[in-house]
Amino acid sequence: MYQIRTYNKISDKGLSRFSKDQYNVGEDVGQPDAVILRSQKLHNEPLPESVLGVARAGAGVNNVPVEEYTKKGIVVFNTPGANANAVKELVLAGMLLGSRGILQGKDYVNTLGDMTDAGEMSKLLEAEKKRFAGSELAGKKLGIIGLGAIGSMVANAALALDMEVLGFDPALSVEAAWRLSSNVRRMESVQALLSQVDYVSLHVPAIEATRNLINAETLSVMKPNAVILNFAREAIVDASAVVEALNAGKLGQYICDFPEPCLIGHDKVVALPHIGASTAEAEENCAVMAANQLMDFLENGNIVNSVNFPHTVMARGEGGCRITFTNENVSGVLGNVLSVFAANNVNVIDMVNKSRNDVAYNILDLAEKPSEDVIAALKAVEHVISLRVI
Ligand SMILES: NC(=O)c1ccc[n+]([C@@H]2O[C@H](COP(=O)([O-])OP(=O)(O)OC[C@H]3O[C@@H](n4cnc5c(N)ncnc54)[C@H](O)[C@@H]3O)[C@@H](O)[C@H]2O)c1
Ligand SMILES: O=C(O)[C@H](O)COP(=O)(O)O
Repeated sequence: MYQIRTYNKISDKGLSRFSKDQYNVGEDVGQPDAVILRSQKLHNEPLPESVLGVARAGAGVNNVPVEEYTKKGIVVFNTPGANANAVKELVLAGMLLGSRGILQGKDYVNTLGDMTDAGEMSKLLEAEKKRFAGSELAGKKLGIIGLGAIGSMVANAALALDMEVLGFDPALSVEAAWRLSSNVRRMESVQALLSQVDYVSLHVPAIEATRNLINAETLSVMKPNAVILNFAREAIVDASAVVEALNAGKLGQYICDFPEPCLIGHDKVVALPHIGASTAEAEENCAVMAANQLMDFLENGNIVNSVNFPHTVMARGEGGCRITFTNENVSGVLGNVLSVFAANNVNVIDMVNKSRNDVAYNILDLAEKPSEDVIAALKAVEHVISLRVI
């Protein structure tokens, strides 16, 4: 029986992928083989030694200590693109909130609760509505920083709204480039993009290189009425610098999914409670993808959509036993492991060996299950981090 510990609200559609006769799934599972979570921060959470894999049902993995887990041989997965449409739709809503007096108009209307005469009300509204006039998105310039799953969808949708779209992403993957309209104008720097746009939408991961990407210096090149949309992460924007720019009339609005104390109540800020991926569809997509990836990993050793391990997949063949092992990515380890098999007359039928940065991962199908002594000898090979018999 595999043990899966859950954190956060994971969609039942995903959890029901784990068959009841093979998996025990729940928040209180004691010795988990794997963990499935959303935004739960794991940095200060002691992780049981039994954990082999952690699946983030979502995109951002800044809530998982990936580097530390890599050293322990723990595979971390995410679900690329599974919630991108939900975020794209909320970004579009954010741009509309930034361009029209929707929230201000609604708040004003709600102050008229004491009025009883519909005719009087109508007259008043027609006189007051000029205070809530806005501008159209069509013809405006949108800059997008990070053109991955979400950024590319936002770009294409904005083009369909007749916006002019400028993009910056120095590490754009070939796959993302294929998804992106050729009408997106490629910018060479964040500064060059920021200096031209009416709206900027951030879609980069929270990593060291993107910490405070929006700060006093980058804000200083922006148009005074520009709108910043941050549906990526809190750490990417220096919120106090944003408030200063808003107060000084050097920035138009800040619309984000990450409220901070300094933003609350500011009339040029719309802050939502991290609901970018909170749609039934996105929650299901993420949970199903995360569950499928974990099952394939636990049952077959395959690794798909990991953020720290190489993509490694080998079809199940005739072999009587499958072994997977992780080792430090130094030369000679695989040779030493194969020598153990050779010395013990264990026939290797098929194998795959892949590496990524400091780790290498291997799947080997053997004619039959090796003895406990052979398995112990394999685990003792220098630089082998972990080994599993499936
Ligand atoms: N608000 C929400 O609920 C919500 C939901 C999903 C994702 N997110 C956040 O959005 C981020 C992006 O999600 P995604 O699915 O598009 O991820 P993704 O990996 O598909 O795309 C990220 C893109 O950012 C680019 N990038 C990395 N560093 C960069 C830099 N310094 N400058 C410019 N571009 C850079 C990458 O090359 C990649 O193309 C996630 O990491 C997560 O933090 C938030
Ligand atoms: O990175 C993500 O996928 C989002 O921030 C979604 O977070 P959530 O799963 O907690 O809604």
